[in-house]
Order: sequence, then structure tokens, then C-alpha cells
Amino acid sequence: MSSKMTVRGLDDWTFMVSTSINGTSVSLTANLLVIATLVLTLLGYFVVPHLLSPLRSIPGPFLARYTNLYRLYHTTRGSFHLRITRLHKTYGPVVRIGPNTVDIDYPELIKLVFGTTTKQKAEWKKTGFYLSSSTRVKETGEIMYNLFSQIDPELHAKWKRPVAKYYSAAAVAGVESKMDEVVDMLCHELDKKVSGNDGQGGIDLGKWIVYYTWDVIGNVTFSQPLGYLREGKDFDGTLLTADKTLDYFAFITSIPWLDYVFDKNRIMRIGPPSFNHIVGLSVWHIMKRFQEDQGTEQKSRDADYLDMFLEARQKWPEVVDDAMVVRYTLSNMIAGADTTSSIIKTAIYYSMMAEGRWKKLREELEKAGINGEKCPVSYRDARSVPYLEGLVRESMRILPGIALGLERHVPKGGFTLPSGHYLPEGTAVAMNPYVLSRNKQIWGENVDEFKPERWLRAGGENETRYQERLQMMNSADLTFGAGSRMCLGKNLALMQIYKGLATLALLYNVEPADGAKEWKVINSFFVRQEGLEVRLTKRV
Ligand code: HEM
Repeated sequence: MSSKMTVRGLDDWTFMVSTSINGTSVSLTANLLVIATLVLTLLGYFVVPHLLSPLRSIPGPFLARYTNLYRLYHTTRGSFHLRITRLHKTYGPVVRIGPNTVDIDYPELIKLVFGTTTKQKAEWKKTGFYLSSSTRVKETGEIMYNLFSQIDPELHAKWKRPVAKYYSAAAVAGVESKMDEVVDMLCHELDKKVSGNDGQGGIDLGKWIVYYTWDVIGNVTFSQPLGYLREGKDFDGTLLTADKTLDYFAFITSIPWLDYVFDKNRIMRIGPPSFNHIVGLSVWHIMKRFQEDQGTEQKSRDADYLDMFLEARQKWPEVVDDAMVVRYTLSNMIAGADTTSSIIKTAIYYSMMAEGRWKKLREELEKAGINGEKCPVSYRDARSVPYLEGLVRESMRILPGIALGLERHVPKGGFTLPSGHYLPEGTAVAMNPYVLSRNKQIWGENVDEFKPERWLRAGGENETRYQERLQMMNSADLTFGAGSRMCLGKNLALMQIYKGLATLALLYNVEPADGAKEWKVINSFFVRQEGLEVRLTKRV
């Protein structure tokens, strides 16, 4: 009976094939074949690897087991930090967020994964997540990696050595006067806004903060602000391009090879808008500096980063050529402005949303003997005020400037997580500063509350207990990364943040503008907030 059926089946099949030649059932048969092939291919490509994967016992969303498209989709929506926090609430400290990617919420593993000791240094290498944040040079087709995007540990160490010292706290003190010039420019422009509208209408202070940080980066790198404060707008489109490019970087991190289709495609570049303009700007400044150096005029200004990079070129000729100088300037420009403005905006937003917090900041500054006549406030003074310290640290905790998972590959030999899950060599492990800063074991039940006081010594708390608590909080703080790939510009960023906030708090009252809408937080490659509408009035 069954063999008959089979034969009949075969007959039918033959019939269909033969009639297909005449064109009657062709589409049905061909469709069945295509669908079967597709199903088998999909099974082979997505399902079989999952069934065989050593990560299959790790919990996570269903789709993420099979494809990185899950992560790509949520990253593209600009709210991945919220999604991943929810996933950790559902699944616990280990979540599989891609076929080969696991997000972990173990603050105690920061030291190991990011290699904070010499022995562990560079064992857990950066993944392809970082590669896209480089630029393909239009003219030569070369991909220009920078200090951030270079994932080869040896090359990275070689590139970093000649310039690391220029980012120390002492070296950064040398560019403070350049920062002061830009703080003055910011206040000058804000004063015009205040007197222009009598402080009644709203202004988008967030925009002015972005202009401030980009102009600071221009001034400390090239001794020339980029001009956004002066023009009062994104006059050359660079800031919009930067936003779009960072959105693209965020999108591509989940599937880095796609970058060779869209951006680093040698045959026909499809998109996104590139940082070529910033490369061009850097090259222009470098050429100008060469010409100036050949002139007889004595340099009468403080050294800027370009001077330092050119000094490195002289001292380390085997590593630093002209292209490397461009790479260094690009690291400053790409990594330094939007990250910093994001933290300042968060601090202003949370200060003005809670009754009296902005005022308290001013009172604490004044209590420390810092008043409006001392503006721009010196970094040293600003750092001496514990409340400002608490405000800045809390701003970085509640919304870190980078809120995507920082990824590293598991090294040779694999690694077993505290949960007992084994991760083989090559697994991508992500640690997200946003997730870590919501770990209740570290921060307590009120993790979602903005509370600068958590960084200060509490009433009744003795010094030893406070120091222990502080150390615990510090060890879970990944805002600037950790270990050998820690943020090189941390001192520069902190100086901008502290000086900017202290000066603004002394000179202006800031309140939400009448009828202001809720601001929008976009988790791009860096966190970006839109719509910080405030009512600004001058105080002194
Ligand atoms: C509040 C502001 C900033 C934040 C939150 C921030 C955050 C970070 C983080 C998290 C990393 C490490 C990424 C990783 O390991 O996966 C990093 C690296 C880096 N940052 Fe920043 N950054 C800030 C400001 C700056 C500034 C102002 C500069 C330069 C002017 C800068 C330059 C760099 C560079 C060059 C690296 C790569 C360092 C290396 O791999 O050696 N950053 N940053």
C-alpha cells in the first residue's frame, strides 16, 4: 500500500515536472522547491548553530539566539539601554543577546574583562563592535582606525604610548586657559539670549552645551574654537553629520561586517554621511601649523594638542607620521565632544527638574568661597565642592555617555561565569555601563532615582564605612571604561564638565521653560538628548 502511494507520488511528481515544461504547474513546483531550499538553508544557518552552540543554555530573547538582527533592531530604535535593563530583570545577570554575544551584569568581573592588572592586560580583546568607528579616507580609500577603534592590542599600545602622557591630569591643566576662553564665549552668548528675551521665553540649552563642547575640543586641539558658539548654529553641518554617523555606528555594532557593505565598501560607498569633513578640518589645521612653524614668528600661545602630537612625531618618528597625527586629532574630535555634552545636559536636566537642586549647587559653591566674580570657575575650585562631585558622578551613573555594551572576546581557554555558564574562547562578552549602574546590590533599591547625595558621606556614616561604600561604587562604574582601553580623555572631559557646570550655576537661574516638552533620550553610539528647553535668567 505504502509503496504504491510512493509510486503514485513519484508519478505525480513526474507529471508535474513534465507539465511544468508545458508551463501549467511550473510556478507551484518551483515555489515548493525554493521554499524547501530556503527552509533548509535557514535551518542550517540559524537553527543548527544554536542547537550545537555551547551558549544554548544561556537565557535570553528567543530571536537573539538565532540572529543579531534582534540587537540591531533595538539598537536602531535608540533605546537599547532600556531594553537590556528589562532583559536583565527578566533573565538575571547573564543574557544572550546574539548568537555569539552575552551581556553580563557582574560588576566584580570588570577588572578581569577590561584587564585592569598588567597580567590580564589585553587578554580580553575588543571585538569588531569598535571597527566601524573609523573613517575611510575618500582620496586614498584607506581605512583610518583611531585610538578608540584600533582593536589590535599591540598596535593600540604602540599608537598610544607616544601621546598617553598628554592626557594626564597635569598635562590637561596646561590647556585649562583654552577651556576658559570657551566658557567665556558660552556665557557671552547665553547673556545675549537672556537679555534678548528677558529670560521669559525658552531656549534649547542642550544645543548650546553641544556647541560649547565642540568648541572646547577645537580650541584645546587646534587653538581655535570650531565656531558653533559664535555662529549660534551648526553652520557647517558637522554636528548633524556627527549625529547621523553615530547613529550609523550604533546600528552597525551588532553586525560589524555590514560596515564593509555600507561605509568601507571600496567599490561604491553607500552611506552613512562620513567624518570626512572632520578629517579635512584636521588636515587643514595640520598644514596651517606646518606653515606657521616655518615662519619666523615666535609662538605666543599655550601649547595645544596639535603641538603635543607634533612633538610626539619628533620624538617617536618610527610610530608617529603625519597620518598618525591626523588619527590622534580624530580621536579627540570624534570621542571628545558629544560624550561630554551628554553628561553636562544630564546634570542640568536633573538639577532643574528637582526643586532647589540647582540652587543648592550654587549655595554649596558659594559656601566654598567660589562666587560669580571667579568665573570661569577654576577646575581646582570646582573639584573642591563635594555636592558638585556628587551631582556629576550621579549624572554619569543615571545616564552614562556610552550606554551600549562594551564588548570583549573571551580569551583562549574560555571562561566560566559565576552563574556556572561556560563561555568558549571567542564569545563576545558585553558589559553595559547603564546596566551596571542599575545593579541593586551596588546601588540599592533606589537605582532609578537621581540622588547626588549617594556619593557623599551620609549623616551617621563613619569615614571607614563611607570609603568602603565609595570604593564599591567606583568599582562598578564603567562610565569611562576600565583597564588598558580606558577613556584617554577622561581628565579633559571632567575639566569641561566641572568648570562648565560650576560657572553656569553661579551665573544663571535655570528652570524648565513654560510648556517645555519632556526631553528625548536617544541611545546612539553615544547618548544624545534632545530638547533641553529652559528658562534662563541671569543671576549676577
Ligand atoms: C564624559 C565624557 C566621556 C565619556 C563618557 C567617555 C567614555 C569612554 C569610554 C567608555 C571609553 C572606553 C570604551 C571601551 O573600552 O570599550 C572611551 C575611550 C576613549 N575615549 Fe572617551 N569618553 C569621554 C570623553 C572623552 C574625551 C573628552 C576624549 C578626548 C578628547 C576621549 C577620548 C577617548 C579615546 C581616545 C578613547 C580610546 C582609548 C583607548 O582605547 O586607548 N573621550 N571613552
